[in-house]
Amino acid sequence: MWNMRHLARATWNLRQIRRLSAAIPGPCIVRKRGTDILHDPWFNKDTAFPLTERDRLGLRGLLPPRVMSFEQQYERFMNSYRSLEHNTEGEPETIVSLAKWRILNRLHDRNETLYYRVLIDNIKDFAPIIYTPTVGLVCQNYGGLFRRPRGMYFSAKDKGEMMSMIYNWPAQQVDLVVVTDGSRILGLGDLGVQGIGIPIGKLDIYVAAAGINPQRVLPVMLDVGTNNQKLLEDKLYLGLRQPRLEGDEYLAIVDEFMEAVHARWPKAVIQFEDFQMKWAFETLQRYRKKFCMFNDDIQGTAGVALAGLFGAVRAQGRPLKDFVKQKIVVVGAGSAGIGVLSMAKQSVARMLGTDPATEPNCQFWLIDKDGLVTQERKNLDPAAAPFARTFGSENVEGLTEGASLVEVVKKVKPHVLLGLSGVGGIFTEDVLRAMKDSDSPRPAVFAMSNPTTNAECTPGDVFKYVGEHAIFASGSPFNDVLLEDGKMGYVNQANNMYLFPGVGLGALLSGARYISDGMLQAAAECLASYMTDEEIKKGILFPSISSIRNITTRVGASVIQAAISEELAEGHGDVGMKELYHMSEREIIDYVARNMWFPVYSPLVHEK
Ligand SMILES: NC(=O)C1=CN([C@@H]2O[C@H](COP(=O)(O)OP(=O)(O)OC[C@H]3O[C@@H](n4cnc5c(N)ncnc54)[C@H](O)[C@@H]3O)[C@@H](O)[C@H]2O)C=CC1
Ligand SMILES: CC(=O)C(=O)O
Ligand SMILES: [Mg+2]
Repeated sequence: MWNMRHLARATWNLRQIRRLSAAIPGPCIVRKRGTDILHDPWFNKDTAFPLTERDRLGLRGLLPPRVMSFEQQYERFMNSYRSLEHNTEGEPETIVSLAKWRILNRLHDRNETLYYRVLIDNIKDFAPIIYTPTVGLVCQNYGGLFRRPRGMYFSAKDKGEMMSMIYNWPAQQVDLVVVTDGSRILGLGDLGVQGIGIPIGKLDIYVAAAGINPQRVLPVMLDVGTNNQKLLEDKLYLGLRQPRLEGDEYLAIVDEFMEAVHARWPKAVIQFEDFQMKWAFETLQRYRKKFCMFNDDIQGTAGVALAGLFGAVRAQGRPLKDFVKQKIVVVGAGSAGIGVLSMAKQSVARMLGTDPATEPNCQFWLIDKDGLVTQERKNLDPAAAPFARTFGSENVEGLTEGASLVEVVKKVKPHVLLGLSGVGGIFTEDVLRAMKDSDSPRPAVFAMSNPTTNAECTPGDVFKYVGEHAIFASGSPFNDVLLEDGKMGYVNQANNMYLFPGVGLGALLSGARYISDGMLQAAAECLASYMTDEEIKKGILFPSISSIRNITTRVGASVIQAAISEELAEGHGDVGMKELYHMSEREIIDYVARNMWFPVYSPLVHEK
């Protein structure tokens, strides 16, 4: 199970990854000259073009004469960023975050090499700006913030045209696509075309964490309309002002898009993101064996949560096999909540050597907006059905259909309370005080909903009402909490950003025919095994975001290993199937690290 564990973290650090992934930058072919290069963020080096290159590419005289180094440009940008922080001190949080997003976005639009370098080096500070929580705010204000397009938009009006439209994308090769239909953006609901910020943010994380070449990523918006009345009435809304397509009409659009991507880039990995529940499950079912795709909200979230749940067992000083005895209350019966329960159930079955389909549902309680979900529920959603309590109108704890959250927590005394409801603050003082009587010596509260305002509770409340021995994780970042005894209450970030980059990278580099449950399970176990017992004892269940490249290398390698052992790997680029199947664990890690892009300026060679 812990097959990657012996590769100690200390021996495989970011510096080594950089050394392998960026030894000597190879030349880069460019078919443009002069100002066209300066206006292309993929090639632009701004003031860092050496004089010889300025001559070769027709740039002489188009830039100030002084040639700056990459390091000087980096310092200049960081100085501007720090001044912005200084100058906006005391301003409302949303104003400051949007100003930070703007300055980063301008760099993204101008010079991708520099952008990704500052992002990689400062990922802990910048992830909350380009990803959750600020990306949510950006999507909500997208109409006003829009300056330049990024990614591709396929709308209901493009039916029948997508096979040719896909060739409008300028890159020859695409490795990773993140697609949304904007119907459930974080916990913010239907934001229509404005949801494009999510695929862009997720792909930024792919570049920073997994070293996917930014020239080979494609953010996609499938605009099938919106049911958000405010947007429909907004004359300046940038998407289709029509209600969402439903049923076969909807699926016809997604089918056509998937076929178009597959026709042009058959080996691209496609990540589905922030689709409303019914389409999240339906499309996963429909495409998962046909294309190399996965749904991040169902499967990526499940892997991260599972790693956290394993950590919560270890934090109690128990062996991992005791996971089968943990009582877990999941609040939110949507794509994320059901995804977590499905994977947790598979793990239990694996540990017990039983069939997940017949494994009884003894340790899980599922709550949605109508309370505890039981078999008594009218119109029980088929996705939730396997987790509905089965004991008729009464059960051992005396809980009935629709029981409230606080009642469930009081009677079940769960080891873990996990929120994926999208509803800010529903873990109230009463609920958290009830968690104090949990049967666990280290009660765990995971408030995983995004963005920050939608988190089910704050870490401060958890340490105050559950106790300082509690373990806390949230989907969006919070600061650690100063406890009464002067110690720090540790805040974990349980976000699928720890998993999806490694899943996508591993699937890509193995050339997997499809992404299996085994590959996802391997990713989750690898993440869980990353933490030492000492860290876990302190309540630290996930590594620091600063080591995300290192984590992703290992998660990616574990995904490749699983693809090989399930005979799903078909090879990638020059590395054929045979070569892949003969690699040792160590060689697989080297292979992953070697294939990670790292931002350095490459010599540009002009070709007509
Ligand atoms: N931390 C992470 O990595 C991730 C976090 N999420 C977050 O999880 C949340 C939910 O996502 P999805 O499952 O895709 O949404 P969804 O819309 O499919 O499901 C939401 C569920 O919450 C339930 N709910 C609503 N109000 C409730 C209430 N008052 N009490 C109990 N349950 C209630 C609904 O009945 C529904 O079952 C979002 O905020 C999203 O940002 C999602 C994926 C990953
Ligand atoms: C993190 C994520 O994927 C979500 O909140 O939807
Ligand atoms: Mg998501």
